[in-house]
Amino acid sequence: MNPSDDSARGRFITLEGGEGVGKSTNVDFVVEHLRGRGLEVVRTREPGGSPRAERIRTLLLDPAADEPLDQTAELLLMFAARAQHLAMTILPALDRGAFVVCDRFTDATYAYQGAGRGIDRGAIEMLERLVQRGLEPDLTLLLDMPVEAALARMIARGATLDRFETQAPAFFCAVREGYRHRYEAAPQRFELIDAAPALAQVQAAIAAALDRRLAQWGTI
Ligand SMILES: Nc1ncnc2c1ncn2[C@@H]1O[C@H](COP(=O)(O)OP(=O)(O)O)[C@@H](O)[C@H]1O
Ligand SMILES: Cc1cn([C@H]2C[C@H](O)[C@@H](COP(=O)(O)OP(=O)(O)O)O2)c(=O)[nH]c1=O
Repeated sequence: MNPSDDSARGRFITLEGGEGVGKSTNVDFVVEHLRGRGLEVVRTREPGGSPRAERIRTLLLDPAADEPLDQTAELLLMFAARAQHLAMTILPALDRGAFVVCDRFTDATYAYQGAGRGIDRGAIEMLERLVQRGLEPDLTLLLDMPVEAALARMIARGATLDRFETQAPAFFCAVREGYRHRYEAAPQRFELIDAAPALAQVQAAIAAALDRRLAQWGTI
């Protein structure tokens, strides 16, 4: 959470990974773990996280067949939602010293719009600078596992599929690679979590990673 890092500000934690890796399940676990350490935690998600940003989410995920969504429009809507989310939810929470736990953030844009759709990284970097003005997560938990097993979990979950979830498996392989590149470019910001084992084992790894970071930050 730079550049105006100071000890009175909260910490910004994001969860990332492809479809079906267990993000939604584990966001709850992260929030409860931090609350158990006595911290004030705001749970949020992208795209979305404020009333107007949630309306942009609906536009983005709607699989309606009446008109395809242009991929540049998709990118700009992601960042429009993010600007609103930052202004209304994330920055006020960090300013009052709360922890923010967010289900997806800009790494998802590099993975889905960049690696998945093939949009030039420079365009994403430009929008990231404009919208975030130097702010980035203090910690990103990247849940990683083979695409086929993750998609099988997603299908077993049984909910109706949104506009992203109906992409071909090759798209999700590109997304996974995109995330791996993000990790390799800045490994110190990430905790890479093997999401394939049973949930209890994944959550033990997440708890250990969180406590390690809390100790580094002097929070516990
Ligand atoms: N480690 C795990 N082992 C087995 N099933 C899991 C595990 N983690 C999550 N699941 C199940 O897989 C499905 C997808 O998880 P979910 O949290 O919705 O993933 P995501 O939000 O990443 O798409 C859910 O039915 C969930 O209960
Ligand atoms: C934040 C973000 C999400 N997305 C996509 C990924 C997801 O398929 C979709 C909705 O996110 P999410 O609700 O996390 O999906 P799920 O819980 O099913 O994994 O939005 C992007 O393509 N770019 C982005 O920048």
